[in-house]
Amino acid sequence: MEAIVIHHIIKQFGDVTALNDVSFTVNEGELFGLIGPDGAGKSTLFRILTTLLVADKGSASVMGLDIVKDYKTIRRSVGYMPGRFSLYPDLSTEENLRFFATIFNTTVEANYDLIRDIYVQIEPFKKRPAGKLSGGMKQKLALCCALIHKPAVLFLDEPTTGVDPVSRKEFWEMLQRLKERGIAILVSTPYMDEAVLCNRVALMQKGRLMDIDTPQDIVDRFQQPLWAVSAADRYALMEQLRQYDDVASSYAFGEHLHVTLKSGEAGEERLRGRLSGFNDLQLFRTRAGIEDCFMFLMQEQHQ
Ligand SMILES: Nc1ncnc2c1ncn2[C@@H]1O[C@H](COP(=O)(O)OP(=O)(O)OP(=O)(O)O)[C@@H](O)[C@H]1O
Repeated sequence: MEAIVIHHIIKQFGDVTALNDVSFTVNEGELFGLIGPDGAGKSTLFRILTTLLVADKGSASVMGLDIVKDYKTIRRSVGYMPGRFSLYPDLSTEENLRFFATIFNTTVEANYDLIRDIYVQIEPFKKRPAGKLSGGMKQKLALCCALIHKPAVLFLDEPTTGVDPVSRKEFWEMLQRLKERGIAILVSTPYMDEAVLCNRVALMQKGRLMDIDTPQDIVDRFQQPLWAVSAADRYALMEQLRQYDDVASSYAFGEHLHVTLKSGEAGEERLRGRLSGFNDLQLFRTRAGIEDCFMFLMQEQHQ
């Protein structure tokens, strides 16, 4: 059975279309990533799927339950970690966990098995108020709280935003282990490097899904030749590229700019000629990653 089925969901806020005809499915035991920048519509979709907000059009189900008709059962059987800090800052680590267990009519002891790996990392701070934990610790505690009633589906809205790189890595390792236990996970992130850790991803921009597939298949579909270009005067380089009409896309990527050309491979020599005024120019072919696919699709949609 599919864990989540989303069918043509539309949601408007006044003039803003937060979700524009969104459809996809998440399988049981799948780690599915919703990748997109701020304002893409990720949180709105989470709120609809966790029954906190009603869509204008379309339908969806979670574990076969309808998000409108069966909202009470869904609330009992899913785990949700909202984007912002969702814990009670004045309650200790331990008290937060007991509180969440109680509202789901269970006990920490009954389901400790599921959270053990994660909780042992924050247990030394069990007496500390949640508001005084580090960012990474808060996220681990929030994940424990979202898991304490053994949900079949987990909704994690930007769980690693603002968290240090080591904690981010640990957090994703935890998600991999939860997935292996059969829990379906829908997780949103603005970080492209996290996309590759998902079984499948949906690339989202301004309420629309631009692509859905495995990260590898998305990258493999990127057929355009891609160049990495850099020079000390990055601003002047960007300006030159912006004014060159053969440039199909150009965007900052680490210390380089990544560039595709309308004329493709044949345009490389003309591009070199065009940029010959930069005496420290570096220009070489490079391989696309998922971020390139996302940027390319974004620019394509924009045009
Ligand atoms: N309650 C609301 N009232 C008005 N506009 C809203 C409301 N909620 C969301 N929006 C708008 O809908 C769009 C999508 O917002 P949403 O929060 O779902 O995006 P997001 O991808 O989660 O980004 P972020 O990480 O910034 O929350 C944005 O333009 C946002 O301003």
